[in-house]
Amino acid sequence: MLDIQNLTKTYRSAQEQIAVLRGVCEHVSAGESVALTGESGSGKSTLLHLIAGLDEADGGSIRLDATEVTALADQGRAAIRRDRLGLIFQQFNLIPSLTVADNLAFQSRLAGRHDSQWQNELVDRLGLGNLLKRYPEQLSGGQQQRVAIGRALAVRPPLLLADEPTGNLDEATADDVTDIALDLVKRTGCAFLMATHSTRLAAKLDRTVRLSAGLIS
Ligand SMILES: Nc1ncnc2c1ncn2[C@@H]1O[C@H](COP(=O)(O)OP(=O)(O)OP(=O)(O)O)[C@@H](O)[C@H]1O
Repeated sequence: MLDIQNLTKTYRSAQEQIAVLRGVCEHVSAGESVALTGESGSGKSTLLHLIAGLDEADGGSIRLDATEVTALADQGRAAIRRDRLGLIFQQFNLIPSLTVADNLAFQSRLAGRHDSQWQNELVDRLGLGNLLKRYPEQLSGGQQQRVAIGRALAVRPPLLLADEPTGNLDEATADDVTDIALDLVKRTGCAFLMATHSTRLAAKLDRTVRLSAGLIS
């Protein structure tokens, strides 16, 4: 479902050039969960941003099923993010002015695919029933990340991308949040690509790949 071929990305400034990705190839099948590891600065976030169409590659291709993301203009990439991707970041990125209930429904409403029954199921599984009327600032980190997972999965995306999703959480909460995410990922049948520094969390996924010297091994 996700096919990456010879992907390259160099950051250029007046002082230096940083060749972060030097020909990355990877394939993630439907329903597969893959941990993306690598040292700090190895390019994990860069790769996830390119897949999500938040930045442009210099060369190579990223295909999401039949769609070549790398060939799309900004608007097309935004539509892919809205309709076919779930995104989870370390900083949760919830909308501060919206309640938990409205944060959960935000992307699925934008995509025109809001499904109240599925949202209720997510609320139950994520243990958010008592928190629906609260605002993000009234939640703990673990609770905020559970909302972010619910928001990302409410649209039933074929691919869920997560960038260090539990980096701000203590170990027990990180385990808990990852287990819930994996359970929901299995239930929806979506593919899951998660950047992490934790070998413990990586081991919970189907397989692990490592970014090193600009390549995936
Ligand atoms: N917008 C940018 N402009 C210039 N250089 C950048 C930019 N974004 C990232 N970099 C550089 O690209 C390299 C890869 O960064 P990236 O954030 O992708 O790594 P990472 O593996 O996600 O790191 P970490 O594990 O610390 O989050 C780093 O050397 C970083 O300094």
